[in-house]
Amino acid sequence: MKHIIEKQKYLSLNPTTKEIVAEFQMMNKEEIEEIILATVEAQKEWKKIPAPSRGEALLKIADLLEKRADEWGQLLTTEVGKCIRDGVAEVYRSVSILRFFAGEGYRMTGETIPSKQEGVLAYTKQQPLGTVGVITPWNVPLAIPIWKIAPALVAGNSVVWKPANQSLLISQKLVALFEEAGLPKNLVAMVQAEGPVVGDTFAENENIKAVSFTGSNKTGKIINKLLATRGIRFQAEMGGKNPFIIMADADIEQACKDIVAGGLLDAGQRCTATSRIFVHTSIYPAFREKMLEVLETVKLGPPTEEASIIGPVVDQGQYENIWSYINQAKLDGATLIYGGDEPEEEWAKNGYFIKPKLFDNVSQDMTIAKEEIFGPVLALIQFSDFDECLKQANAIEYGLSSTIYTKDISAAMKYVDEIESGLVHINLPSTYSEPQMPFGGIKSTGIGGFRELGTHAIKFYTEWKTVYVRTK
Ligand SMILES: NC(=O)C1=CN([C@@H]2O[C@H](COP(=O)(O)OP(=O)(O)OC[C@H]3O[C@@H](n4cnc5c(N)ncnc54)[C@H](OP(=O)(O)O)[C@@H]3O)[C@@H](O)[C@H]2O)C=CC1
Ligand SMILES: O=C(O)CCC(=O)C(=O)O
Repeated sequence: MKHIIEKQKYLSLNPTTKEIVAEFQMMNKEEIEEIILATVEAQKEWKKIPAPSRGEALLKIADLLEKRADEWGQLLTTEVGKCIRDGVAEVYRSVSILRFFAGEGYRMTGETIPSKQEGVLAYTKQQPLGTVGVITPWNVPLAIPIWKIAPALVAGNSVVWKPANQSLLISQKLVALFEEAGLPKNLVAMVQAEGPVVGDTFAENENIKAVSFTGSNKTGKIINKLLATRGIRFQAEMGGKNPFIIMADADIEQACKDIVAGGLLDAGQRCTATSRIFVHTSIYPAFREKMLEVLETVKLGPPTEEASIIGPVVDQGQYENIWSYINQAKLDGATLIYGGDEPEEEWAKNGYFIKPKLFDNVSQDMTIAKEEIFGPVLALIQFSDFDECLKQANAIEYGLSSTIYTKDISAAMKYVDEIESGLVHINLPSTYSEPQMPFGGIKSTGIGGFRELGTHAIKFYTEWKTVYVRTK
């Protein structure tokens, strides 16, 4: 007998005001299964369209998004509290991602390999998997779904998409935009349902051929285990605890600015966010002074205002979670040297605002040095020996992003070789990434080993065929 859960309503709230932005009726398992069937049907025609033409459909979506970048930016501000400049930047980033993947339609190549037999043609080709599941978080609610869905589509698949509940309105509008751009109905279908209901359905339903997920480590591991029973492909990006190393010869001012860019934009709610800052003892006093000075310029405020650099965190759950880490850090003996007071202005009364926090005297065994906080919280750790610093930077289960600030090319190259992370930055913020470059982590961040973005992304969504043809 099929498992049916009671229908529930989900209210999407504006994190700045707690006003209701939209109301959604959650789907049950049977409804999700119906959507999967409709999506399977849509793929049958889509896969016949040549890949370059499938890519052209993505260009139309890109054009529509670009034309309405401000409107979309405001939507991101309203539903997930992104500061308007970051919201609009995410729209333009999504446009670039779509254009990159549109071009991939022309690059869905195989190989022609010389046969040893006369009269035999030997070649390989890529084919779509069929229908795939995509599960996305709320923190990058436009760009992450697009960087999963675009390669899936250009490769000839259809998509059942489970967005985070906190960003359902954005997601619903994105699906509508796909249709406006001319994509067939149900080629990308959204399911609005509780995560575990979708996870179970994807795991059981044989029409789902692969699942791409971004979110917490805990949830990713649950889904990985569920999917393992059918042995289907799983692509995962499951968080980070990203180190930022400042060597004795570093440009301190640039490092401080990039700590803000990488650690505090989007209120630190990025898997690539700078979190643990290792500073060489010899420059520690100078760094500390500059960091405090730079933090004074970081304006916390309503995300609708152009001047705001940090807005609210996404919801009550996230707010409480971040505060539990801040309180734990104090209990563990770390010293709060910036952010001890919260905003008292009228705009802050209803929103989930947290002033950025800088902790000093953090040691590796403290919770804030080990667990992903996903908030505007930075931890300072001093080091005097580079090898020891690398050892500490690597002593966590995550391996997504990392950064070093130095002018010493040998130190930088040693760092590239030894740091355990999928994304490595030298004198750039930990969040820096471009669509044509692969994105993803190692260790428990990147179970499965499949990369997103770049030309690697398509590989997750295709099957290879090896073809032998008698030609004479
Ligand atoms: N790596 C990253 O980029 C992200 C990391 N996180 C981390 O996770 C913490 C908690 O955030 P949260 O949003 O709860 O993260 P989750 O990992 O729980 O949620 C991410 C997505 O997975 C869905 N989901 C949840 N449970 C299941 C399941 N059993 N099967 C299938 N899908 C599921 C969620 O849906 P639903 O909305 O229904 O719960 C959402 O769409 C954050 O504080 C942060 O540390 C969060 C987001 C992104
Ligand atoms: O925006 C990025 O590049 C990082 C994506 C991210 O924050 C995430 O996966 O949660």
